[in-house]
Amino acid sequence: MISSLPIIDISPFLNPSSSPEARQNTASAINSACMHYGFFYLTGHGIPTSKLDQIVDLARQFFFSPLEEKNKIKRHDAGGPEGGDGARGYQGMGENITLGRRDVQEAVDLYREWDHSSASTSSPSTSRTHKTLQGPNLWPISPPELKNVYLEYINQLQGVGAALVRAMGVSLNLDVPSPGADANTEDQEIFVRNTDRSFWVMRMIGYPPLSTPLKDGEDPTEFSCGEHSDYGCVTLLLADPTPGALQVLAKDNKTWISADPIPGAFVVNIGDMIERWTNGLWKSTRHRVIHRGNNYRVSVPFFYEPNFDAMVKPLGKLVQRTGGQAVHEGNTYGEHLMGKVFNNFYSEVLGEDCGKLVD
Ligand SMILES: O=C(O)CCC(=O)C(=O)O
Ligand SMILES: [Fe+2]
Repeated sequence: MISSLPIIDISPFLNPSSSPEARQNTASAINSACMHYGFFYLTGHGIPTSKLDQIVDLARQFFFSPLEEKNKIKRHDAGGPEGGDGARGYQGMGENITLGRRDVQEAVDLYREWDHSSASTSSPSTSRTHKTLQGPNLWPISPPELKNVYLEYINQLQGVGAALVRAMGVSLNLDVPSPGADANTEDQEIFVRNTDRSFWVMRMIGYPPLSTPLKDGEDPTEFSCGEHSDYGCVTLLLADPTPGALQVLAKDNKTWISADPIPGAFVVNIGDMIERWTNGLWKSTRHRVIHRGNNYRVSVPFFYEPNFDAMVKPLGKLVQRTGGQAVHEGNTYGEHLMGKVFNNFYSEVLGEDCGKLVD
């Protein structure tokens, strides 16, 4: 199936000598994609395809290593003697739950390292127990080059994320920035300032093919990743070439569009924080993964998120533009994220949806 998602070239927002027209074209394309799909392909990001292939390859090598090796970096509950923080590390096959069902996937989650210098939230770095999200990243030991290659990639992605949210500010027709603006100033740079210490998440996911046969005309009952929207700002998804796996819900709320990979391009989608900032003008689109091929699929989404302490509330201009009623009173991204983490802990008990800390 040919995907109908738009393709957007972000290079005018990465190249300082680009023309205002080129920037405006990109900004308009983003507005249209976010209004109609909430998803698009991103090109012109400057990260070589060979690097992208290497990222997927290294993740695959990790997932193909013995379980004993993978369990060396197993995610453990926060506050426990194993030294886990409830969020970072390896999540075994079937441990991730979305909409009360076990997803057929295994994964590794890496987050921005916790800033222990801030007095209110510090936990001594020498301590063996950690509060939620405050432990160190648990990096795969093998393949040995994975960590450094990923660290460089994460750096590059933060630049792409910043360019993308800058383009979004322009695309929403916010005010031109003026000197003296701060984190709460609602101008074109508001998303840039509130992601300049992005509490990003890098997730490597491995999907064996689903085994239950799909009956004609019936809804699927087994998922590689159940239906959800992403809870943060923008997601830059890199995936191996497997077709038909990632499906995006169209605005009619019933048609599923295949978001098949295009070599060298990211599949980008907006998350719940952008939906809130725009007061629902741009919706975070629901999506799911159903992988029925014969191969082991690998994807590596990078979630470019707001700063942990960023206040995320509907922008005044957008409230006006969408009928005058704010959809949310606002809270910090950290509060929102912690809600997701705790939801994940208790999801099996409560039977609630949660995903990988997704809703
Ligand atoms: O693997 C994919 O294609 C998408 C995964 C996803 O949607 C997620 O982890 O939030
Ligand atoms: Fe997602």
